[in-house]
Amino acid sequence: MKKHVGRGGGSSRRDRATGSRVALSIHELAAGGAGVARTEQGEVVFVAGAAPGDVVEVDIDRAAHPARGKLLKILTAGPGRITPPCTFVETCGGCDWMHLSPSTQQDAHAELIRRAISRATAVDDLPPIHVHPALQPLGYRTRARLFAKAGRGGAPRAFKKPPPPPGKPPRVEVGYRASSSHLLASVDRCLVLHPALDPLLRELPTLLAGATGEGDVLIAAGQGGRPVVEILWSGDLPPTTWSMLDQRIAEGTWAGARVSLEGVSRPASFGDPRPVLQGADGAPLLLAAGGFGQPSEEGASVLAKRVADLAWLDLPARPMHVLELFAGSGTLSILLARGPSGADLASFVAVEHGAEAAACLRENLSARGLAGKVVVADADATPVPPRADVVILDPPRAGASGAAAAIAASSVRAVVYVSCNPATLARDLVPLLASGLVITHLEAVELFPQTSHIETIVRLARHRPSRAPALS
Ligand SMILES: C[S@@+](CC[C@H](N)C(=O)[O-])C[C@H]1O[C@@H](n2cnc3c(N)ncnc32)[C@H](O)[C@@H]1O
Repeated sequence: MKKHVGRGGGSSRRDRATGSRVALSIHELAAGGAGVARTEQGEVVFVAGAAPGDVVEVDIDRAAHPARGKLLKILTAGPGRITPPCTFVETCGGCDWMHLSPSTQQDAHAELIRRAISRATAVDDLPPIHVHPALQPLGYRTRARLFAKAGRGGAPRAFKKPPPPPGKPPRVEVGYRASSSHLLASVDRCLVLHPALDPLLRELPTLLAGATGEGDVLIAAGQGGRPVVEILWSGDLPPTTWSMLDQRIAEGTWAGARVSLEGVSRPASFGDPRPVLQGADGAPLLLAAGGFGQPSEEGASVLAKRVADLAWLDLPARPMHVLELFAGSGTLSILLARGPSGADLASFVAVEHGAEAAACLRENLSARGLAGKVVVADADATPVPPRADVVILDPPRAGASGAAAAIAASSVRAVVYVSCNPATLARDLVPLLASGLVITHLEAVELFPQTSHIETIVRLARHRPSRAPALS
């Protein structure tokens, strides 16, 4: 449906200028999170902040492709719309689906995955997608990337503060990158941050007061659940920042910190700056400082357990050779290297290009007495050994077209592909399916609740699937 909103129901003045105010019905959600509507003329309009079933008044920007509708008013709320619990939701770019109920988020995630895969592969009888819900939809983030900026400028209007009185060090605003921009949306509370990390939003402006420039600040849970802070700064930091870092570590309130200044080759390290989660096996899992980590401890655990369950389906009678690509610090490896219960592995090889992550992975395996070879190499250019039985891969958002080609050319019995980007996953599935592998299981883990992001697990095999193990 479409209805012009404006005097007399006709085109408003904006129609003839930069945009047009219209009422549109939202019929689905697109990858990237926006609601999708169609005008009477059939023009597709993306509306950020919309929910399926909403009727919204928008201001259309036709310079963008597809056209973008700025949400002005919700005329009728769709059935899955809820009131977001966070007051920063409209300016902060972090939680683009906080206005959707958990079940609406899950349904939309499953639909985005199904659509991406069936479009790319032309397979229309995909297995049903089981979505593992988040047990903690708020307070789940055990790591986050913040943005900090000194002095004036950059903050969206609502967050601009008056200039500091003369003699006071310039304030540093801390928050997230604002939605659809690189501006700073300063926040002093974040409902999705783990309670152990949320206080940092109020401490970091003090830590950085007097700095010039801007930078990213990565925060995570470290040893003993205490925060670790990684500052990547372009500009100058005042002496008080360094002394406060020393103090935080000495008094034991933070487990560690690391500061990388632009133009300075070596970072300054305080305490142990490596994040630590509880691994899926219940033991501590050490992560590379500044390296990759899953956003939540609980989600990482669900993911690792499910990946291992799927890797061990339809076991051969002999010990297996297992290859893990894009292994990171070992979130999945600590279960994979263990092998299926009661059965030894013939070999476990994990490939990761980050030296610090690979070092953590070795440490994580050896702390558990697990054998495995960790190779520092390009996983997207790693040949799959002829003897490999199962390949598990978890590439970054760009996907793994090289690895997919190598797997397609191999004779592996099964593949478990973990992806945070349905589009590149779908692209990489094309050669895998063409090589004779079939999708036996399709699952999603709500690793990023309140956002349009989703983690997908696909298992492929060369033979008919056995019954799936019970989902917990
Ligand atoms: C999505 S993360 C997954 C890591 C691990 N599975 C986990 O859950 O923590 C992808 C990992 O691949 C690594 N990586 C990215 N490109 C790579 C490449 N070309 N070769 C090897 N590793 C790569 C990154 O450093 C990162 O650790």
